[in-house]
Amino acid sequence: MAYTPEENGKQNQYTKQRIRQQITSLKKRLPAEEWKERSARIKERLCGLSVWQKSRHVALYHSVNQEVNTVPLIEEGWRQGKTIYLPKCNPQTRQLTFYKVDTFDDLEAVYFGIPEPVPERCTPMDVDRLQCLIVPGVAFDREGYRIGYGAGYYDRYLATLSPAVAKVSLAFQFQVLNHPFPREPFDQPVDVIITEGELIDCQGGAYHVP
Ligand SMILES: Nc1nc2c(c(=O)[nH]1)N(C=O)[C@@H](CNc1ccc(C(=O)N[C@@H](CCC(=O)O)C(=O)O)cc1)CN2
Ligand SMILES: Nc1ncnc2c1ncn2[C@@H]1O[C@H](COP(=O)(O)OP(=O)(O)OP(=O)(O)O)[C@@H](O)[C@H]1O
Repeated sequence: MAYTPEENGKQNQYTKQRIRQQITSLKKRLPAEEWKERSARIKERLCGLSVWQKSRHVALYHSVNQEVNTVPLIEEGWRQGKTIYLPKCNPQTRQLTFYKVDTFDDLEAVYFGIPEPVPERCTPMDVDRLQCLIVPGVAFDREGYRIGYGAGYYDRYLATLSPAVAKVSLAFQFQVLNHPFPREPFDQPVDVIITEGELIDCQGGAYHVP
């Protein structure tokens, strides 16, 4: 018997929720030293890629909990003279607005403890200048599909973005699963995933480095 699209959707959300929970509990078991060390390896790998080196305008996010540590990357971007943007959530519309951020003093943690730009102190991003977007996620498959916190913030944002902007995710190896996730019409894949162990090119060779 065939399932209706609605039944399929429910099944997919159930599967995603289970993967989200499994990976979240693995993340919580990562010792602080390991977290720091693995994050540093991911940062080195990203900084060695031409997509990072060539991008003058980069949108990141401020990591929380056991996400790959993005703080040293934000600092590295500033040191290299890049323009760095961070997102602010609108919980009503579940949309993201990115702002140019020059110092951690311009951030406040008002939404789920995530340091976000204070709009009054920051300039909104002109999306036409954006060259590289670093996309967070809880779990990834090898084709670049991702599972986030389930609110659809990044799926919505990615749907509006020019394909010319490089979409890069940072993940610990255990966040990448070998089986493809169930796909829903609104899911938006990233181009490349960087882990402490490998670079996963989801776009068929564009990010190959010798
Ligand atoms: N560091 C970081 N910043 C980020 C993201 C991220 O994944 N990582 N986001 C990526 O999108 C956005 C924030 N996403 C969020 C998505 C959902 C909830 C939230 O509603 N959490 C509640 C309830 C969960 C639920 O309704 O099931 C909770 O955690 O209790 C919070 C933030 C933007 N900033
Ligand atoms: N482009 C879109 N327009 C409207 N709603 C969307 C869009 N993209 C996703 N959604 C909604 O967002 C919800 C969450 O999607 P999903 O489970 O894929 O979240 P996620 O990928 O875990 O979250 P995130 O993108 O925040 O990391 C879905 O119920 C979906 O209906």
